[in-house]
Amino acid sequence: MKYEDITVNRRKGVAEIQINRPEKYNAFRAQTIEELLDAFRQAGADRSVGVIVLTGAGDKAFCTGGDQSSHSDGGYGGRGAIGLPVDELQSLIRDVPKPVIAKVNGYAIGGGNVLVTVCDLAIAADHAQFGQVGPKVGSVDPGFGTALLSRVLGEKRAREVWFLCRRYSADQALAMGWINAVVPRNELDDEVQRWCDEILALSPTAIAIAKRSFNADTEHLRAVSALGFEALALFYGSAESREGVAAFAEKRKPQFRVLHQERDR
Ligand SMILES: CC(C)(COP(=O)(O)OP(=O)(O)OC[C@H]1O[C@@H](n2cnc3c(N)ncnc32)[C@H](O)[C@@H]1OP(=O)(O)O)[C@@H](O)C(=O)NCCC(=O)NCCSC(=O)CCC(=O)c1ccccc1C(=O)O
Repeated sequence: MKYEDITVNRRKGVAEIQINRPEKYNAFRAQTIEELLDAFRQAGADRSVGVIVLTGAGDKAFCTGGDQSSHSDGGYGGRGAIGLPVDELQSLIRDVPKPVIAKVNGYAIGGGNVLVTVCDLAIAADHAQFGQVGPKVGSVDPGFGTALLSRVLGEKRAREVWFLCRRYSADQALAMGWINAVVPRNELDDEVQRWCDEILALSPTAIAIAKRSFNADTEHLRAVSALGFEALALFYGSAESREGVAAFAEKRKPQFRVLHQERDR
């Protein structure tokens, strides 16, 4: 597959997959997800690769979730329940039998933060910011993005993240156990390489078994996600969700409550 939205950089034992849409703050459209699926499948199957690094181009954003400019008519125009097989990508990141490190070089917002959540490890530059914005823009991740986040942060914190849609600094995220390390932005590449080198010195089979064992405890969330994305597709068709998409495009506050109340009339 020829890539337009991502790049893959292979160096000794490491496949670094980069979302290359800096003008969109590395938001993903349907094509981006298809390319990421292809790159993760290849890196996952390649025995010469011991660690996969996921990152974004530039220094503004790691990833800001679904590309709002490709979100219209109740979906994203591609495959799957909502026209964006991001649920398949989240599953694949968990399924590849090697550690996936999120190298967080800026905003990790919405579906971008969900990618951080499903990655095995996360290392952030000190200017990175984390958060979920679904309820601000008429969306939600009804699977790993909510339920797995509560395993990572604890129930109260995860509910706070989704119910208030605040942004959190890299230092706050580190204190909450959301990420593994924070470094000055000019040291991010070297720090991630150090973590890769340590992992590459260890037994790949032991690590693969450990990863699958960690996953087992939350494996049922894959079914929750599949069910949830069917519900999300119905939600995307509603006036309330469409209002969120329109308000983001028009740079105004959404009027959710009026539409929500009108639903009962
Ligand atoms: C990322 C922000 C917090 C940055 O804020 P700020 O620094 O003030 O800059 P802005 O002026 O807002 O943005 C700069 C520039 O980038 C464009 N942009 C940013 N994000 C996106 C995006 N996601 N899509 C398209 N374009 C984007 C923005 O329009 C500006 O461009 P200009 O040309 O200069 O106008 C802030 O931008 C922000 O909050 N962005 C919203 C991100 C967003 O809405 N993401 C989708 C969230 S939906 C969600 O969270 C559901 C969860 C999920 O995982 C999911 C599940 C199932 C399907 C899809 C998703 C999904 O993620 O969509």
